[in-house]
Amino acid sequence: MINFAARPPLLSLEDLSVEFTRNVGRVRSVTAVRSLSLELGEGEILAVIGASGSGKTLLAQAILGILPANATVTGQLRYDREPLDEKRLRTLRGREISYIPQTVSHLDPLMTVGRQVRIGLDPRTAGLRQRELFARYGLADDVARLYPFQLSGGMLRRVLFATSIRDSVRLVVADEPTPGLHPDAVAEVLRHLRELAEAGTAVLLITHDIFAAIAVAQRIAVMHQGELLSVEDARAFAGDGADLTHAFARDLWCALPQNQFRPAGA
Ligand SMILES: Nc1ncnc2c1ncn2[C@@H]1O[C@H](COP(=O)(O)OP(=O)(O)OP(=O)(O)O)[C@@H](O)[C@H]1O
Ligand code: NI
Repeated sequence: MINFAARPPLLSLEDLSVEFTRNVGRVRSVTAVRSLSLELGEGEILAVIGASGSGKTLLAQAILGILPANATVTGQLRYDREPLDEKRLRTLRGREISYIPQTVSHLDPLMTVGRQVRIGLDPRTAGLRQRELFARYGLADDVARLYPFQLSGGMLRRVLFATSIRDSVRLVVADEPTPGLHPDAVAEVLRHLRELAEAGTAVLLITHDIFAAIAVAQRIAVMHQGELLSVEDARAFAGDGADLTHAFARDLWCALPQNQFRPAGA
């Protein structure tokens, strides 16, 4: 059992807010993520759950420094004990800090998937590394010559992993890596995340799928309308949810079809 509290967190967010300025006749600003604080340790999987529009992807983009141009971020981000600023992010992104994006549209439709996986690898060993990554993520060698449209949804997810994960990775932010996947493919994605964590990587898993979250995460952060309501022990999502600390988390849990849509406390 790893004692997460004994070490300083790899990533810490304090009072993080994301605001959008919209010009609709008059300039109006909308706070899409409000005053969020969170810590993530090495080897830990923390899931972030919440309804569509609750700010999950913005949280991911704020960590990666890839927010839309009309967004303003405030608050403190620290990575490996140092402030995480734009300059540091430029060197860390794609090497120590990886993003597995929400949509496979991040892949280039006009480039073979093998070439896409080789981007950013040392040219001298890129071919070998690409084949190793393909083997690791269960892709046959000859898939390298195919284009994204020739692959199934599950295979595209594997390619996204292969393009995102490098040996140097210490923090992975995975945004909805399992939507629309066959249950076997979901289990496979979760297994890959667990393997990364077991090797010491910190994993932030954004998902709608509460059961996927429970299956791999130690802690589960619950977001609602831009706010982080609570961070729950994953084991508290069980039975009638009596161990969940926030009423909203209990309502969310009890309202699941698998829990007979019970109102909390009934
Ligand atoms: N480019 C943008 N300009 C203005 N507002 C935005 C922009 N992107 C996001 N927002 C606002 O921020 C809110 C949160 O968006 P976000 O994409 O983080 O939600 P999410 O929790 O990831 O949802 P989903 O589960 O559907 O992916 C949205 O409801 C929207 O109001
Ligand atoms: Ni999202």
